[in-house]
This record gives sequence, C-alpha cells and structure tokens, in this order.
Amino acid sequence: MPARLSEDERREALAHLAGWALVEGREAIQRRFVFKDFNEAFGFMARVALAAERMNHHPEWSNVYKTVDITLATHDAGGLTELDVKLAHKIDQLAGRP
Ligand SMILES: C[C@H](O)[C@H](O)[C@H]1CNC2=NC(N)=NC(=O)C2=N1
Repeated sequence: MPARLSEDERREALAHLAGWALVEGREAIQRRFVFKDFNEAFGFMARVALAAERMNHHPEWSNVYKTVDITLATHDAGGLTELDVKLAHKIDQLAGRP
C-alpha cells in the first residue's frame, strides 16, 4: 500500500481533479455524478466496479436514481494515497467528465 500523501501532494492532486473536493473532517475526497437516468448511472457504476476490482482499490459510494456519490480514501493507510488520485482520474474518464 502506498504512503499517505503530504499536504502539498494533496493540494497538487486536487488541483488536477476538477469536481473532487476534500471531505469535511476526514482525509478523503468526494464527488457527485448526476446522469440522465438510472440506466446511465448504473452502467457507470458497473464500469467503475470493474476498474476498482482491477486496481484492488474500492470506492465508498451510494446511488439514488440517477445520482452517484463517491468517496475515495485508502482505508489501510488511514487517508489519501496516490491510489485514490489514480482511481479518481479513472472514474472521471469513465463518466466522460475529465
Ligand atoms: C486486502 C485488500 O487488498 C485491501 O483490503 C484493499 C482492498 N480495497 C481497498 N480499497 C480502498 N479504498 N482502501 C483500501 O485500503 C483497500 N484495501
């Protein structure tokens, strides 16, 4: 498991992740994705699930109809690592919203 990012590294990573924000009171990042309908939302989740499994790095997420809320953190490290940054970029790409 990679090491936690320093504050500078976190700031630098966030600067390249439009749409993602630090979670209040916790070392994690979050983003909301709103799709056209449930089918689009769930198709996206299926693609993210496959990518996450390949990386062995998994999101915390919830889905209500066409909205998917995602939080990323590296539980084993107790904070943010490069794995979260990598998965966030992959998720943006899969959502078609880089
Ligand atoms: C045993 C297994 O490799 C670990 O539990 C992995 C699985 N997926 C994971 N996903 C996330 N987000 N954080 C982790 O620390 C993590 N650890």
